[in-house]
Amino acid sequence: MKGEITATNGQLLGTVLAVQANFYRVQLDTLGVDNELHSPMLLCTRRTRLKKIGQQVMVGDRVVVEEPDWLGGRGAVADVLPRRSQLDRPAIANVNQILLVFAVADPPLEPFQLSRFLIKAESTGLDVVLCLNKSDLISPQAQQEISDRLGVWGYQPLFISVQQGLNVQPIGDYLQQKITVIAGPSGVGKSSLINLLIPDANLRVGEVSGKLARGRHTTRHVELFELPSGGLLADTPGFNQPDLDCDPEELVHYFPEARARLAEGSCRFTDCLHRDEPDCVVRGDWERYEHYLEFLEQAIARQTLLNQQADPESSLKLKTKGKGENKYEPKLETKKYRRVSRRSQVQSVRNWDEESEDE
Ligand SMILES: Nc1nc2c(ncn2[C@@H]2O[C@H](COP(=O)(O)OP(=O)(O)OP(=O)(O)O)[C@@H](O)[C@H]2O)c(=O)[nH]1
Ligand SMILES: [Zn+2]
Repeated sequence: MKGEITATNGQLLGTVLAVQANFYRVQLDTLGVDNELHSPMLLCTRRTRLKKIGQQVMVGDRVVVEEPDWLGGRGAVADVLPRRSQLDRPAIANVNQILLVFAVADPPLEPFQLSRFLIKAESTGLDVVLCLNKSDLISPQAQQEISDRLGVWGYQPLFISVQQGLNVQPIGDYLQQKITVIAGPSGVGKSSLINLLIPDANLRVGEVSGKLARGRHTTRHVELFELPSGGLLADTPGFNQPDLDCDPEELVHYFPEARARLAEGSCRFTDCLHRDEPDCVVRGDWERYEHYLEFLEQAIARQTLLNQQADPESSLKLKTKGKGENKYEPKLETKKYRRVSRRSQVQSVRNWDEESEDE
């Protein structure tokens, strides 16, 4: 990226922006201030040595390029620098943050759906920037109410209107010199925002053709777009309903408001799932506690399923695992949670469908 030194020990360094068949589109680091506007792009192969040692090259990877053919625009990836982070879906290395885009209206802002995306984003361990588009559709007062509510959740949303160009500049600032993945449900204005930030990206907005091209039946194509102000941005096509694949014990840490409670005190049991255990500091009347319980049921159902698949003979595996855990298995059957369980089942089936189609 800009400002970095191109040659370390005489090596050419660059960032992989896209992978096409067996080729890697590598943007070389800029040579200096004067050359900043035209960082060279080379289509590279992967050195046999890397293939032999099984070294994959991912979008977002920082790589050493050898044998540049400047006229032909070709080169070879000779080495991959250690990754700072690695996302699986989308498969991108060295992502710094997730830009979560929702709309305040049209489609309406649904708290549960927002929670789901937030938790998915938090589970990556990356920074999360929440941006609420279409602010032109609601009053300043309604905006304030949303802001207050999400403030209690632990987030300071940035209200924008892509259509009216409101507050888009601060987003550009957030993205500078970083690799950002943009995510959010369908129709909130992600393509519109990307088009505004990167006029060259040319994503089709709200068109059937655009939807088809980015739809779930096409192969996932991951690509990093270069922002004029520096920084790289990736879209996440077909990321409408992220599946939560975290362990039940991890889940609580993806709620900032629960993290705050755990920072101030601790539960009696170290393996507390914060449901109905005695002396629990997490359980209480905070808005998203209901969401927590529902996601917890899903996470437990998923774990049970995984355990059964791993060991079909023993469906009691979870029960016999540990002292604290043998409590939550029968709880799945209680009336209180049954309604939630059934809904979770539907959702996990739906996610399953999406997953198999995506692959
Ligand atoms: N009122 C209003 N409408 C907007 C704004 N930004 C985008 N839209 C409209 O919202 C619709 C959806 O925008 P897209 O950019 O296609 O949304 P998307 O998030 O990319 O949707 P998918 O391609 O389905 O993921 C389009 O009709 C846009 O014109 C905004 O700030 N205000
Ligand atoms: Zn607890």
